[in-house]
Amino acid sequence: MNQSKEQRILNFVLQNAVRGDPCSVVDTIDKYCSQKEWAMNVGDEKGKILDKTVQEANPSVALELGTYCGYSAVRISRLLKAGARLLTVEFNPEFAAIAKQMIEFAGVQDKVKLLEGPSEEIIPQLKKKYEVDTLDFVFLDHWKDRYTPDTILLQECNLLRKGSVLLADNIIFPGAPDFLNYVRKSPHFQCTNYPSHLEYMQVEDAMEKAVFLG
Ligand SMILES: Cc1ccc(Cc2cc(O)c(O)c(C(=O)NC/C=C/[C@H]3O[C@@H](n4cnc5c(N)ncnc54)[C@H](O)[C@@H]3O)c2)cc1
Ligand SMILES: [Mg+2]
Repeated sequence: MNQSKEQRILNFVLQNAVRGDPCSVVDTIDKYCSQKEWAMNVGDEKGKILDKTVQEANPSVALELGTYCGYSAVRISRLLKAGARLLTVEFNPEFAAIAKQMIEFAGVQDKVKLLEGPSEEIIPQLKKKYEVDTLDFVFLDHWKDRYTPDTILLQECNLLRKGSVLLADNIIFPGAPDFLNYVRKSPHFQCTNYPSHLEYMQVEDAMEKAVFLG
């Protein structure tokens, strides 16, 4: 049975990146996906916006929705302070298996917990089952029509506190118009837009930061 693209990306990392070095894993995925096969990792240009936002938030507890191959899980966790953790949610078992190996190869497995299942089921379990009080940072990069319902769900589950930072990928392409509407119209969020480009392409894209005001 021939390999999936995601398996080819992982193999390229296992053969070309430096074990235990998250930066080399991130750079190696970017190399493969810009030169060989495009894939929906946040990429290096938007990745730098992600880095700055994570560093600014300096989260103790971070959540990622849509792990895919683990590129942004490795990218985020390499910036976390000692004792801080990233919970990343992925419902496709094949992608979850790839991401798990990617995270372990990068040596960030002690900071990252991969939760297999749909975000709509996992989010309501975060407090009781995963001992989360509130989330300091949330990266939204899963199906774009889930951004709004999951943002509402996070609020309903009291997982956001004054100052919690949400960062959403793909505001322009593929686009998340209802999410943009929701957070920009809501009195509970302070929004900032970061123009950028689609990963590995010259197509316009953007990220939106939405800080919860309580
Ligand atoms: C054809 C085509 C390709 C790429 C683009 C451009 C483009 C560029 C981008 O940066 C993109 O992020 C995307 C994009 O569609 N991302 C969706 C990413 C989903 C991942 O998250 C997983 N997942 C999806 N919903 C859930 C959920 N509820 N609970 C748990 N995991 C979920 C999936 O299992 C995948 O692992 C697309 C446009 C068109
Ligand atoms: Mg994306």
